[in-house]
Amino acid sequence: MKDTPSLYAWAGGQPALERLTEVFYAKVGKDELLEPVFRHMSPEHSKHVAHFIGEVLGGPPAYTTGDGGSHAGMVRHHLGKMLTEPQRRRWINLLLDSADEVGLADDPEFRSALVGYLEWGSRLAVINSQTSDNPVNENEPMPKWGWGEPGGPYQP
Ligand code: HEM
Repeated sequence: MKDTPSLYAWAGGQPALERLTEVFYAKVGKDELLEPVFRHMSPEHSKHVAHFIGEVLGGPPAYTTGDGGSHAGMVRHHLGKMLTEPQRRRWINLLLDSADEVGLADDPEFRSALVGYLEWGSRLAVINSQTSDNPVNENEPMPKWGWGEPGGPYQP
């Protein structure tokens, strides 16, 4: 495909991702497995996560520049939280329910890339939550995620 859009652009940019995390954290707040985990999150949490995901998906550096965050900084938020696989799976389920609810792009290519990233990131979050030593160096760049094997969005 000529001029392949980033996953970020295909998703609808920052407004679409912020809407996604807004709806997602509303569900988290009512979920018996996840509510205790996120009870003390900051009012900015939802927006920061949207910024982080947007940056990973090829958007502007809203997390690293705008929020003063970093890859190591994001990982730090998970250290010592002792997250479990059932919590991770619920997190994924609620995020994908939210993606459908807000009408996020649902073509096979986009969803395959999105799920690939979320599986990768959420499994790392669980692993990192079992330790208090940050495995990510302060200077390490943000992860980047692309279209993978399909190479671009659905073309009818
Ligand atoms: C792709 C997967 C994930 C991404 C991109 C991600 C991203 C983030 C980011 C950016 C923050 C910091 C927010 C801020 O600056 O305010 C954060 C914090 C946090 N995340 Fe994740 N996360 C992921 C997976 C998970 C999973 C699977 C869980 C739990 C099941 C989880 C639990 C938490 C908790 C408990 C915090 C700290 C909340 C607080 O401040 O009290 N994360 N995450």
